[in-house]
Amino acid sequence: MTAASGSALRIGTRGSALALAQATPVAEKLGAELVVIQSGGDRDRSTPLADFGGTGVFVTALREALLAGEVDALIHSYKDLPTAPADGLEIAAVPRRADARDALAARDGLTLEHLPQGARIGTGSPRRRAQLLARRADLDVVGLRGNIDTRLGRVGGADAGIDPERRLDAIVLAAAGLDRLGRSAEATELFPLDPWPTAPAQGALAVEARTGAVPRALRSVDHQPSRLTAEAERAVLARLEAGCAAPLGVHALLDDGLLFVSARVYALDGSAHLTSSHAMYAADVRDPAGELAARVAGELLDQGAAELAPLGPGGAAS
Ligand SMILES: NCc1[nH]cc(CCC(=O)O)c1CC(=O)O
Repeated sequence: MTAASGSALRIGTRGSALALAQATPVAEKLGAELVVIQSGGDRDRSTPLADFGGTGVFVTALREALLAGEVDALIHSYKDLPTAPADGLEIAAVPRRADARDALAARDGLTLEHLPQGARIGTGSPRRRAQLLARRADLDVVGLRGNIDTRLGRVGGADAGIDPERRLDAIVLAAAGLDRLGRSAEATELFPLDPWPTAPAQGALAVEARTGAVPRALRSVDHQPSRLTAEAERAVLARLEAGCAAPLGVHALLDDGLLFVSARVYALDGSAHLTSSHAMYAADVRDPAGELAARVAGELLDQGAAELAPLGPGGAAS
């Protein structure tokens, strides 16, 4: 760890297994030291996440450590960051994005189509709940939180030895989370993004630093296409003035210079949805992500998205 300057970069992260799994490769590439920052949200497991005002509580503790100079940068799951910019801080790098798709982890290798009538499926996300019900109105979708290992531990058949009250036929979660924890083999189906868009910036990381004190080394972990697509997706969320609990899926794609953004807003019970998609050459405009997001969000609102679904902040994370 002896950098030429004498001291390694210090990078702050939450201490969950997922947070450590995603921060470690970035820190290794930078030769940086990982500093685990405890937050109220990590300490107090008994309080529902919604009572903290979404995931903001985790972010606040990390940002305080960064602003206090205890660390030089932070690594966040980008989808867990509020869209409002933080005073004095900036997103200094977005590493190459992982899989943005949602995965089904079902008992006995089952896919969504083959789950029995009335199957119990766990998710804490209003978007995922609406998407499940849109496919299969017969499903019994139940709330779910806790870390990925806890969630997977609830999936099994009647003979799996799981408390019947807790037992689920399947759960839906981010493929990126499964991959990072080395548990991708437990995915029994991966939902293609076109019919099943996911949370803005799902699968992407954000490296945050103090404005005016961005370590130069962070440039080496920045991946422009990942930044552009994650920013475009988050810009749709911001334009809709939506919170992390909004039943909204967004998918952006950069293909040969063409930036494509598609967003879908769902009725909470999955009975209806609205979609808008636009594309433009990224080189043609100053802010292609913002420009496309404005078009997509404007079109959704014109179609009645705010009447179809509760878009405002609050509630569980997706
Ligand atoms: N909502 C919590 C959350 N925040 C980030 C991930 C992991 C995947 C990612 O980096 O987007 C997850 C788990 C999940 O949604 O299943």
